[in-house]
Amino acid sequence: FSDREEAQIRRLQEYLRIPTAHPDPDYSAAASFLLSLARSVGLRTLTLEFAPGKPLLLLSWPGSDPSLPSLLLNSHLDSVPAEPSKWSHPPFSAARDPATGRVFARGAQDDKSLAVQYLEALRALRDSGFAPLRSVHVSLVPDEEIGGADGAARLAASEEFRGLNVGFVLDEGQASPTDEFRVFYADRSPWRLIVKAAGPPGHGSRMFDGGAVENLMNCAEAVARFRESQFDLVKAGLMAASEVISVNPVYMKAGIPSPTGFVMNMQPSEAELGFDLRLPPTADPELIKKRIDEEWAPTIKNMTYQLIQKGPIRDYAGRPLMTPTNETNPWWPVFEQAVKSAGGKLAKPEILSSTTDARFMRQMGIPTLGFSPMSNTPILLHDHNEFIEDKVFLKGIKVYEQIISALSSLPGY
Ligand SMILES: CSCC[C@H](NC=O)C(=O)O
Ligand SMILES: [Zn+2]
Ligand SMILES: [Zn+2]
Repeated sequence: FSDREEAQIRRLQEYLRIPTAHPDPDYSAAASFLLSLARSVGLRTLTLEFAPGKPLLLLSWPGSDPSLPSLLLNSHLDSVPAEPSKWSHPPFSAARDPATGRVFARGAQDDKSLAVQYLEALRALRDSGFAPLRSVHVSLVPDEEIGGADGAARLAASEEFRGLNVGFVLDEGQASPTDEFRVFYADRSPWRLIVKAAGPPGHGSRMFDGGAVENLMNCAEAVARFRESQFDLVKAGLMAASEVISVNPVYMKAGIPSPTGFVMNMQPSEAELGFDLRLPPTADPELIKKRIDEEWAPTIKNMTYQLIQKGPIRDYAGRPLMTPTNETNPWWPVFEQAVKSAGGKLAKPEILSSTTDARFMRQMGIPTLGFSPMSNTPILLHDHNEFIEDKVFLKGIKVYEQIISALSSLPGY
């Protein structure tokens, strides 16, 4: 690698070493690192704080025609936790394996590499004398991993955001194990379902109907049948995993605690089960609600439930949150061509299985694509031993140089 490339890798490592994992991400260290990087690139900087202790950075390179809708590149500052004892290298060491070039860190793929790639691509463009027609903005936001309520949700609803006049957003995607880059035109909407069952308590030896745990187990079985019906569509190759409704049990709570564990000879009067539920953008929420009422948590069986929808499922005009990947979206062909010009191949656009901040931008009616330029890379977000290879990271910078120069040069329409 050249000296310039080695310096870019060092800057990535430096950012990855900042402990940004929940529940206590060091936002102030992340923000000061990125602000100084942005200043070294010559970008205008603005720090917003919609919630105390949660900075949100807006970095800008004004275009020659700032009246045209702008390009926004988004990346989140936070990371999910890691279990250090299960990693080959400490998760905030950003150790680079000399044999493979892999840089190991929590956040290496999700999504701290993006922030550095955006800024290095902008640096390269500035150094080359490029001048954008449209303004280019970078947003670096807190709290994506915990739902974005104090981050991207607040940003999208803000006066400052309106002032940016954003026409198109790029946000995080996912690594690709093949040589094609992946691109995402929608996320699934995340819901939480908490089912509570109540029933008569009794001696552990008694046989009776309608106990809380029994009712809750019936709920678990009903959900499992629905889950199987969805998973079968995936296994049969009829649908992608992200195109069906997923529902997975994530916690169970029942029993009467005792100093040694649980009381074993009492049947409890309450029991609770939590599910992670994800709906593709075209799913009908009413059908799921009906299913919960009638099959999963019927009132007549002493069950109650809470369904918590985390974020929007329709845009301001009531349309599903999907970004067109055809000629009706003038940014799409330019994006597609730019990836090609950088020597990259693009897989067929997909729905993302999980959920990102992109939904808040799509809610505003702004076309938004999920894209993390990592090909030939195993998908390790939220996994142990998350890594990005040095040459994959560097290639991503080149890809963004093409994308940013092409999109920011898109003439008015
Ligand atoms: C409930 S919104 C949380 C968003 C989160 N994003 C990344 O993993 C997710 O669970 O998909
Ligand atoms: Zn992410
Ligand atoms: Zn994540």
